[in-house]
Amino acid sequence: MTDIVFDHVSHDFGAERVVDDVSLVLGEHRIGIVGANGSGKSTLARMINGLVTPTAGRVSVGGLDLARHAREVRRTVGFVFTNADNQIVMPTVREDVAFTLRRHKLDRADAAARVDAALHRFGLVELADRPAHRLSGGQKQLLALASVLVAEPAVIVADEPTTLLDARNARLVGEHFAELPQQLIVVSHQLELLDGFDRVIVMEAGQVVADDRPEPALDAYRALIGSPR
Ligand SMILES: Nc1ncnc2c1ncn2[C@@H]1O[C@H](COP(=O)(O)OP(=O)(O)OP(=O)(O)O)[C@@H](O)[C@H]1O
Repeated sequence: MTDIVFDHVSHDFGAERVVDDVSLVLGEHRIGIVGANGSGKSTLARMINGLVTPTAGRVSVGGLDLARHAREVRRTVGFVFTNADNQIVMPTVREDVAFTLRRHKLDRADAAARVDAALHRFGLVELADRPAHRLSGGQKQLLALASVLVAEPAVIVADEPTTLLDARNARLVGEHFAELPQQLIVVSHQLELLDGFDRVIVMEAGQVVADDRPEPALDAYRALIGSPR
């Protein structure tokens, strides 16, 4: 696994401090990040591939400081956006999945086989030639996952990847996550998605308030937001 290091990291949007002096070393295989709306989870996740730059402190991935090596880091970190529209770049579903592989120097047959496997895995085969922008919200979310995972990045950061999925597709994504050999960092309000994870971080007002195995961490989170088990 790759060590992702946050060293006294803060981030301000204007006068608002949304990440407040966070220090973490993320080296486990599967890590969940939970917290109330606005607690800073997405901002923290986005710092892992330089989409957001810290106002103070440093973030590094595999020893590479994001402030100097964002481009190299992005080659190893795949980021799945909450809003899939942010990452759809090609006209059709198949082309969009294939686009991620453009820099991988695969021959055409290998690339096509990888794209077909990703379409199949996320239930997108029938939609392969449809305009990507006209998919439903949940279908776009599946496309966003397929488009990132097809490249098999060493680290996958997924920001609420299942919010729009029906129960069957959410389970499918959960099962796929459980089988992935790569390091996975998932921000989610769907706590069952984090079953079997190695570690869960709970954020509150920009700070890490619990950091533990999933069961105790999620108990602490439920207590924090006043939610029954
Ligand atoms: N681009 C931005 N400009 C200004 N403020 C922002 C921006 N992005 C986020 N914020 C603010 O930063 C705070 C933290 O936002 P963030 O998206 O990190 O929270 P979150 O924990 O992921 O929330 P949610 O669970 O609702 O997705 C919020 O108060 C939000 O309004």
